[in-house]
Amino acid sequence: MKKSKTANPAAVPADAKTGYAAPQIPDRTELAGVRIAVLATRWNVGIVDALRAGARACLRDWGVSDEDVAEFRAPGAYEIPLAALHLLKKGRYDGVVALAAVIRGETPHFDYVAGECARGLMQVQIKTRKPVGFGVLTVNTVEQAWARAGQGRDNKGYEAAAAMLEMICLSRRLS
Ligand SMILES: Nc1c(NC[C@H](O)[C@H](O)[C@H](O)CO)[nH]c(=O)[nH]c1=O
Ligand SMILES: CC(=O)[C@@H](O)COP(=O)(O)O
Repeated sequence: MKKSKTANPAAVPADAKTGYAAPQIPDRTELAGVRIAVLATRWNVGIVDALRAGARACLRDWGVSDEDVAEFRAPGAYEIPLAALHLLKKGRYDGVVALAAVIRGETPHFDYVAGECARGLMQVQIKTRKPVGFGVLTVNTVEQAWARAGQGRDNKGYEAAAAMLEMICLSRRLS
């Protein structure tokens, strides 16, 4: 049977609910020397720190040594794009994992904060050509947030870090 040309086929069956098939973790040489910034915020900080734990677990699973990971804080999700741009623009880091928890309140403020955070991070990626893992929860309730910040690979911080690392491997393969 002809070998598939699609590189890095899904390593695990797709998640029944999301259809997400986590990538195969590459061998350690693919990420040799990579330097990662983990950027977290101060709103809903207990949830954000659970996302941070998930992101760090993913970086370890993919073989990124702790000495190649730096942690930073921004006030809130609205400030993350500018912070990510500062981290990436001088080439000090190969990628950023952006972590926040935006929880809807009584007013339309949620829409502006969440929307501009997402839009701003996409602009940072395109401008810098460096990946930013989108570990920003945009939820209606605290319960929804905790359901996405638990142990294991369902943690959105873990997922964001994995996506960012996969993009580093892909861009290295394509350059
Ligand atoms: N309500 C949430 C915010 N709001 C704060 C903004 O992100 C920003 O820091 C403020 O408007 C000052 O510029 N941020 C979150 O990350 N999560 C929230 O639920
Ligand atoms: C996402 C927010 O900014 C939100 O938590 C603010 O709450 P409110 O809309 O009640 O002011």
